[in-house]
Amino acid sequence: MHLPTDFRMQMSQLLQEESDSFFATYDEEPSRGLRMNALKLSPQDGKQRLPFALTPIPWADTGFFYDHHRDRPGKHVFHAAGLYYIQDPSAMAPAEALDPQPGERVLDLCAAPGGKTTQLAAKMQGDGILIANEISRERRKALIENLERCGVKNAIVLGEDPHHLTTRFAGWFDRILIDAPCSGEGMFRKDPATMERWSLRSTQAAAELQQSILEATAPMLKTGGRLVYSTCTFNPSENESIIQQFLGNHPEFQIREVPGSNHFSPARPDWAHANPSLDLAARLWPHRLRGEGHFLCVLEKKAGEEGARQKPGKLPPVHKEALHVFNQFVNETLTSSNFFPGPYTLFGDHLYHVPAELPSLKGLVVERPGLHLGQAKRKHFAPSHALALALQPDQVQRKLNFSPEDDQLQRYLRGEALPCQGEKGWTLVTVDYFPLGWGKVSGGLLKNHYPKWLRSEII
Ligand SMILES: C[S@@+](CC[C@H](N)C(=O)[O-])C[C@H]1O[C@@H](n2cnc3c(N)ncnc32)[C@H](O)[C@@H]1O
Repeated sequence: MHLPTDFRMQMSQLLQEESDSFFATYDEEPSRGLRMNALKLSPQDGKQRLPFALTPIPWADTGFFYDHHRDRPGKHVFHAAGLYYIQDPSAMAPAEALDPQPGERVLDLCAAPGGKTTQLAAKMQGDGILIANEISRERRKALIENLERCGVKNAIVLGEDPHHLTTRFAGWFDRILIDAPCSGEGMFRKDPATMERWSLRSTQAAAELQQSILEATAPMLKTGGRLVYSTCTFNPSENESIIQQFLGNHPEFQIREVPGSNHFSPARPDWAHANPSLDLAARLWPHRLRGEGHFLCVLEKKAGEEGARQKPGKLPPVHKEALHVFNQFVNETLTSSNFFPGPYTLFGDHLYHVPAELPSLKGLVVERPGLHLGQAKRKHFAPSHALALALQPDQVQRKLNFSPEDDQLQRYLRGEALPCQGEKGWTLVTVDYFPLGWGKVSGGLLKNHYPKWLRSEII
């Protein structure tokens, strides 16, 4: 692999005698990882069910290495059912270190395409509020698709500059992840396009942006809360220097040991003329573990301004007709009316289930105010794909189940209608009893409601 000359010089100077083994990794293939989605199944269950050769990733309790010469998990129907997320093994470390708990308020500030958001959501088990923010409109599409596929129910997707969130969410979050935009040096091997964009100037620009993002974020963490800062670059100016400068400006923050740090290498404060205690942060090196290059640092807020508590925001009222068609759908399709008790909100004619106690989102770019339930049309309700994937099979009155090898299933995934003698109405199509999408039975036929934009995904 032809590395940029300045990058090669920089890494040789930093790593010295270790640089040969570091550069040798560019002639090797990256390790591949997938993370079992604990919203759908346990790692043990997944290891038994998935037809792939899997070995555990030591630093991620739901992560596994797979052999991409043997298996193509991204093409399997279980991927479409959200049973796992394909993710670089090193990229699993920051969410492990943040370790959010059910019931907490969590912010993923730079979220797309959602690898870490879906990991945080799995740890929260659908309980609490997860705000996934992504400034790029284009990248938010992938984020939403991944949240839906993984069956995440408690996420709100915003599209804001972090500075617009600071006052609104002052002292509000228990945990915050800043997986910062960076020069991407740790990804050259896996994604050579990153290399084309790299220059010494791009690392400086990234460092300025990271500093400003971190400053905007600090007030949003509550006292006693945890913040994880991570990048996928080796450059000390985007890693140790950022933390050093931040801690200089914020004595209320303290650096903490990275949980599971025995799997990683200590950070290098000496490369940034920084306080030696910064070696509590961690570096993940491709020549020392099976994964790409990453940096992560755990910070805790000891004291400081709590910020004014925001009252739960008032949502625009949902008109009676919309609630009527939704309730009708619930009565006809689900096994209880208690699964989605509200509150609700409408965007146009799209109905969302919103986490209670959400501060007002007025004036913010809101891409998803909660779980998309579906479209409230004049006379009926059309359930969303997000709802199908967020349900458990025992929560619906009618389902049509297939084994992964069934030809009928391939036809469903291609968008074809299927013969079906089942009862009339909305029917959840499942693979091995994991939801895949909707169909609607009428006159001996299942009309296909698998989303058009997903139909080409599976061979
Ligand atoms: C490293 S990526 C995030 C990857 C993501 N956390 C994951 O695990 O899938 C960094 C993200 O920061 C976003 N970003 C770029 N500029 C930003 C800014 N000024 N403020 C916040 N985020 C920004 C990028 O669009 C990008 O999606």
